[in-house]
Amino acid sequence: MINKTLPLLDLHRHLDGNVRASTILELGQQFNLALPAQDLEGLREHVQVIDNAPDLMAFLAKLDWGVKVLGDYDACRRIAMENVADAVAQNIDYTELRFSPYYMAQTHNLHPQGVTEAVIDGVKAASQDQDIKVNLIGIMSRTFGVEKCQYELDALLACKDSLVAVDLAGDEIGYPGELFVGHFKQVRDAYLGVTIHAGEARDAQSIWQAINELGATRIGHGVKAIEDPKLMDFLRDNHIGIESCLTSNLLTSTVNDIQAHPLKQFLAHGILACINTDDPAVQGIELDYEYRVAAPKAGLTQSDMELAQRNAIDIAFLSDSDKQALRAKY
Ligand SMILES: O=c1[nH]cnc2c1ncn2[C@@H]1O[C@H](CO)[C@@H](O)[C@H]1O
Ligand SMILES: [Zn+2]
Repeated sequence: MINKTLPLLDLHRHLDGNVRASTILELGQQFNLALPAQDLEGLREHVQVIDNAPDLMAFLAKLDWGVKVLGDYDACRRIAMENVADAVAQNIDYTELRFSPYYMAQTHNLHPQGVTEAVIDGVKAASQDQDIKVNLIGIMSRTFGVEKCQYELDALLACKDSLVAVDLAGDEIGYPGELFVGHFKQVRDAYLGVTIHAGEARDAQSIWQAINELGATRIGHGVKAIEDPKLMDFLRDNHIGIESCLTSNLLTSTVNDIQAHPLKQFLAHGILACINTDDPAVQGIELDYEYRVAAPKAGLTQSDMELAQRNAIDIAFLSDSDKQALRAKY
């Protein structure tokens, strides 16, 4: 269970993996798009992973309708605002929403910088006067290749003052981290944080690569770290955070069984691991479900979950004073 006397954080939450089905329907109508279904019940199987997907790419295909309906910048702003409202409804104190502007821009030939500006504006508008703090992480979608990622990065860097970090997501097998060394040099030169999706579809070596060559101080998923004892020690000793997403890892078949998820071992080893959602709408879950159902199934005790809640503050892309303010909130 969530300990309500501790701050609640979600550090790994894709804004473009959390578009409400009702919004997909409404935007589909607004832009006259041929959606695969005209009602919520029919749409569900097209926008939500119902049974475990055979692999990561099959899972990721379910995010597509959420961005195909983004017909203009206002639509991007709208889903950003709704994401903040969803996080507020979960009583989240601090979240880092991540998004891929090229992925969002692609279908309707929007400009990734315009998309980025719309997301920034939407998040600002929706979080004003709310008891939540939100920061943004820009994603390069590796699935589209190195050149498109540079185009995407240019848009993100143009708005760097409104971002806390850059991430690499999408097809980890087809586009390994080795292809993005130059991109992340630019990210670090811009004084932005680095978190990388690694050790999800590929092995522990991909996590070493993300740290040593891309400069990651946090790893998204990092499930395969469990296969490399030296890496386990390195993550602990160097305070590299692991953003775990339990249900996501089950639905992508990264783990075959939630009981076999390594999060409990990460925590026991002293690694700064935490509990996050990933793509709430696509997975049909929310953060409370991860604490109430998924984490206990993965063998976490109440004190493990509280440790995960505290770890999230430690690894957040926040200044020390902001972290102190968050801790002092309760
Ligand atoms: O679990 C995941 N693993 C890898 N990539 C992901 C995951 N969830 C979403 N994306 C990717 O993130 C971008 C949208 O924010 C898209 O590239 C999507 O494929
Ligand atoms: Zn993710």
